[in-house]
Amino acid sequence: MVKITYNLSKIREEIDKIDKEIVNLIKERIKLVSKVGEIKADTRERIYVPEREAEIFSTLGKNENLSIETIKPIFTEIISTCRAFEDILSVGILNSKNSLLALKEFLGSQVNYTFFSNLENLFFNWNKFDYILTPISNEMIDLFQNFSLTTVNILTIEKEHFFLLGKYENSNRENITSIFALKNNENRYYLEFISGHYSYPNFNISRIKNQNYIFLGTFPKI
Ligand SMILES: O=C(O)C(=O)C[C@]1(C(=O)O)C=C[C@@H](O)C=C1
Repeated sequence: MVKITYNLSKIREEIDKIDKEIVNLIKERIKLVSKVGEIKADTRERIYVPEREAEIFSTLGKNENLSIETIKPIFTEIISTCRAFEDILSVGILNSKNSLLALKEFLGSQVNYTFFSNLENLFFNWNKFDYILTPISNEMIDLFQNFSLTTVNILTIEKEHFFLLGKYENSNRENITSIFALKNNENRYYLEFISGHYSYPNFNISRIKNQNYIFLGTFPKI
């Protein structure tokens, strides 16, 4: 019988070497992102650019062996770490497990958050934060219409849509999708996603089945 002996400590040495290289590359990345931060401080541009992050995930996700589902959480954290050298973003969120999960999925771990126990308080305090994060509901859309906020990103956890709302519009790029809320017969809102460019308020609303619609903003499509 052939006995396969493989040297565990040898492999671990190789792993240590690779980890060191990864850390050195992250340090290099941090230096570059810090420079971006300096430029943005001069031009007063927004720190969080979700459409740029979506572009990064999508480019890296085209890799042959690692899917976007594998790449995205790793790079969400790498970008979060780098972004913190520009500024740590502050977000108001509802006190719920899925809101916290959504926050980490949007922005990674390097973020300051404050819990609110109800939607109304969250919205009334929006200007204390860079962003607020809220699940969709009739109440949320009613509140949304009373504040000059826009949807900067959206994601779905266990069939629930979560919105990251802020004062910035995402820039009008190819991979941007517009979101509208429409009321159905039971008076509940549902969402319409329209890919490509948008030109609100000149958007051709007859395309949306002649119903009352509420423009919620745009979000980047990966
Ligand atoms: O490209 C930028 O605008 C950056 O600030 C850099 C960077 C990144 O780490 O790649 C960080 C934050 C932004 O949300 C997008 C990308």
